[in-house]
Amino acid sequence: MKKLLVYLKDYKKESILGPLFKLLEASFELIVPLVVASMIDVGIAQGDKGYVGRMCLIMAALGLIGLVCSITAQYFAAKAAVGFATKLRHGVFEHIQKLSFSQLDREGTATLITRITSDINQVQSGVNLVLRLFLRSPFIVFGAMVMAFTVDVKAALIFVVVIPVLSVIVFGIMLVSIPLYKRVQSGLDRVLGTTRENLTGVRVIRAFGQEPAEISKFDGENDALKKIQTTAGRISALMNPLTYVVINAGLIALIYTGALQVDAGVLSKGEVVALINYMSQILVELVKLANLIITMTKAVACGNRIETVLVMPAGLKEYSSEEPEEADSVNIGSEEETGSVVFEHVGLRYYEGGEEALTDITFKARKGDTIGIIGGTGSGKSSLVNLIPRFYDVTSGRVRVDGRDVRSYDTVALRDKIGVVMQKAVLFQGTIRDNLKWGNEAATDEEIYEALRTAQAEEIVRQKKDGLDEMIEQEGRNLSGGQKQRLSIARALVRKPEILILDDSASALDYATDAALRKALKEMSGDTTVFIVSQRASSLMHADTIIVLDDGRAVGMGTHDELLKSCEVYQEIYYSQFEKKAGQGE
Ligand SMILES: Nc1ncnc2c1ncn2[C@@H]1O[C@H](COP(=O)(O)OP(=O)(O)OP(=O)(O)O)[C@@H](O)[C@H]1O
Repeated sequence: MKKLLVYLKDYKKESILGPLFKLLEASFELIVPLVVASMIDVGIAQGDKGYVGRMCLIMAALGLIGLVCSITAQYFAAKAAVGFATKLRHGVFEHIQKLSFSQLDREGTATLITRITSDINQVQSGVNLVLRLFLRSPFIVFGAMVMAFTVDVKAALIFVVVIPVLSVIVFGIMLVSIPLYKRVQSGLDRVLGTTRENLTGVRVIRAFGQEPAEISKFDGENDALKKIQTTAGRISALMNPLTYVVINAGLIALIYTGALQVDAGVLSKGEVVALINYMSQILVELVKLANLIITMTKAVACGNRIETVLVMPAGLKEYSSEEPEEADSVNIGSEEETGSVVFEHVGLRYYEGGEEALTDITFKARKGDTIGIIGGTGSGKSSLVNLIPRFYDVTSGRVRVDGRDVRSYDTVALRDKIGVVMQKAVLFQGTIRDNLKWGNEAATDEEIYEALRTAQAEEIVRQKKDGLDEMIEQEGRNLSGGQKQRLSIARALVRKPEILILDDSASALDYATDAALRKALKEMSGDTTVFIVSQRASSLMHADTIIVLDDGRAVGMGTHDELLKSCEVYQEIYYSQFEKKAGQGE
């Protein structure tokens, strides 16, 4: 929790004033039973209406001051809790931005969303309640007992018996229910996770008619949550009857002893009423204290889960500008050549001890080369290109860009050189211009249109009423798959990158548009080193070098003609598609 508490340090004043005002409120509350006692013993006993009236006014004044203190305390506690949660949310979000792709894969999107939303909300409630109650409740329990002793020692001895018995019941129930509440929290997480997955994939679920299966899966998790919540609720519900039995037994003993004391002339009737009031105050505060501890336990559990994200070392391992490890160098002529990419015996494993996704990949791409990467699904095509902008770190060998190991670059500087178009085109809410300027903040409309023309996307923008100012909805919902792909290609081109990576990014385009795109890229690419990942041989047959991947290994490397002669896997891919096309009459 230490890592979290630093976010409270800007709210020191509120964190001190909140509990102090609650303490003040509690002090006034402790005086009220004495005023009631005096009203009974003096005002009512002597039939002095004026005195009763004055006491009523004093009680009203005490109530009013208590209310003002309470509202002030709530204000400070809420300000501290909300401010703390806002800063924490910002801190966690900022930290998540720095995590590497491996860390993001390991944690999972749904988990991270839960950390930043419901977990932080839970911690916020915990902070709010702690600031309001952690001084007040023990103060009232202790203060009421002391006040009872000042009224009458003999009667107050009943408090000495009742309070421990009450405490055992309240805290015993709390001890049993805390693990149950933790299970409620995990159940809630599971329901949230399923809901999120379901909503994200709602189209696929409906397309495959999986609604009944999804509903029954959800019902299963929802029922499990209900069961555990009911058990926790039943145990918590024992709190009231048990505590009231004890408190009523205490009250009977108090009234009995009080009556004897009144008879003996040691106590007044008003003092007995004061003792009864103190007993009730103690009960109420003990129950509040138990709730506070339950909320705190939940908040600490959630806080620890948030902390696991915050303690993850930010981003990729830092290397100095010296290169991390030696690998056999591949001679590409001038090592400093801009836009050159070299893979030297590269191996990649996503998880320690897991299967290798890439094994011993060695090749060189000179500035301006077009490299095609082809292979079956899961053969490692995306894995290979993801190593160039250092989305993942190699597990063996090394990747060089412009003659330097990618691990020795500042990642921002490295990624500035590269334009990436991912397999799944992702656009963000905002205008088309906003989205395209991600590639280059300073790009002029002319440069944007030039990129759009090359990406075969100009017509998409021209058709829109507002042109570049047309709004794209969240996740690009108002665009087709092919339109999103072309706009994301344009976004990468606006950057005028030294290296352009197109990871299966023409898959949603028709053949004619794909061909036009390749032609435009060829005309543009003079200095740009282009990597085209595709399952279509036609998309990359004109590349300078084609790398054929099979199960993470490069089983062929060369031009289309060379591979057609020598590489069995390439022949298989090419002829299967060629025959298919011929069969379709294309
Ligand atoms: N983030 C990841 N975490 C763990 N394993 C992964 C990850 N990404 C890919 N893999 C695994 O690595 C292997 C290669 O995957 P990769 O996505 O590179 O293949 P691909 O050739 O691009 O496939 P496709 O054409 O289907 O996109 C697969 O076995 C895949 O399961």
